[in-house]
Amino acid sequence: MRVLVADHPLVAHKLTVLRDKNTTSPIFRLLTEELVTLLAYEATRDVRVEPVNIETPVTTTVGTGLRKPTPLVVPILRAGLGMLEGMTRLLPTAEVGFLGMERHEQTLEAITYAERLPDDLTGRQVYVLDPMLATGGTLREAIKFLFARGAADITCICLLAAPEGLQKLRDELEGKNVTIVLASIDEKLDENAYIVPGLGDAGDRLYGVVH
Ligand SMILES: O=P(O)(O)OC[C@H]1O[C@H](OP(=O)(O)OP(=O)(O)O)[C@H](O)[C@@H]1O
Ligand SMILES: O=c1cc[nH]c(=O)[nH]1
Ligand SMILES: [Mg+2]
Repeated sequence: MRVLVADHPLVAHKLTVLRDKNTTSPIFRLLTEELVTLLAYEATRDVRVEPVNIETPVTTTVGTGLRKPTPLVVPILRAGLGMLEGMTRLLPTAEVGFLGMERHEQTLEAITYAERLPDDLTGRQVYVLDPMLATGGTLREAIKFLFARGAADITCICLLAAPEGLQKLRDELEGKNVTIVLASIDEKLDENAYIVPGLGDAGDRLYGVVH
């Protein structure tokens, strides 16, 4: 497993505004998309390509095309949905599959309540979107699910991670072809397993409070 933290002043600046508790939902949604597009630039560095022959108005030349099978983007609902537009802006031909997952408030167990993904992911590059990697339980279950469908090359784009959750994933995914791309590794988890300093509940800040 590899971890990449984007090192760019615009990422740091947009993330700072996102963290601010006074930032409203519409701005939060906009900034989430912008941040994902910046992270997606890093995350797609190893997207599979092949040479293609094209004609320019002047001559013929060999360019670069995306290789089949088409990459699959998987937002983890709810909060990951806020990252989808930002990702498909950069990779418009990608297909999209969905995982609905909820972290139980008390047990912190990741519960999968919805799934709409291709049956066979053999040979597909998969890009998982979830803004928060806290205990790592949600991402671990999502990755397990994708491996079970045959995926072998998974890149997760998150905004924030807690060191505790990252370490858990590192231990479990050693030697696996999994990359985590992040805007920041924060300080720690608090007693409710929220990321500190964090940005609060990403799903609630994007879409409103459910409980
Ligand atoms: O690393 P973990 O400890 O598993 O926590 C992270 C998960 O918690 C949040 O989802 P939440 O359960 O709040 O669902 P939501 O996106 O619908 O708000 C977040 O979007 C991650 O999916
Ligand atoms: O800090 C956190 C932890 C889990 N889920 C969130 O949305 N935020
Ligand atoms: Mg939530």
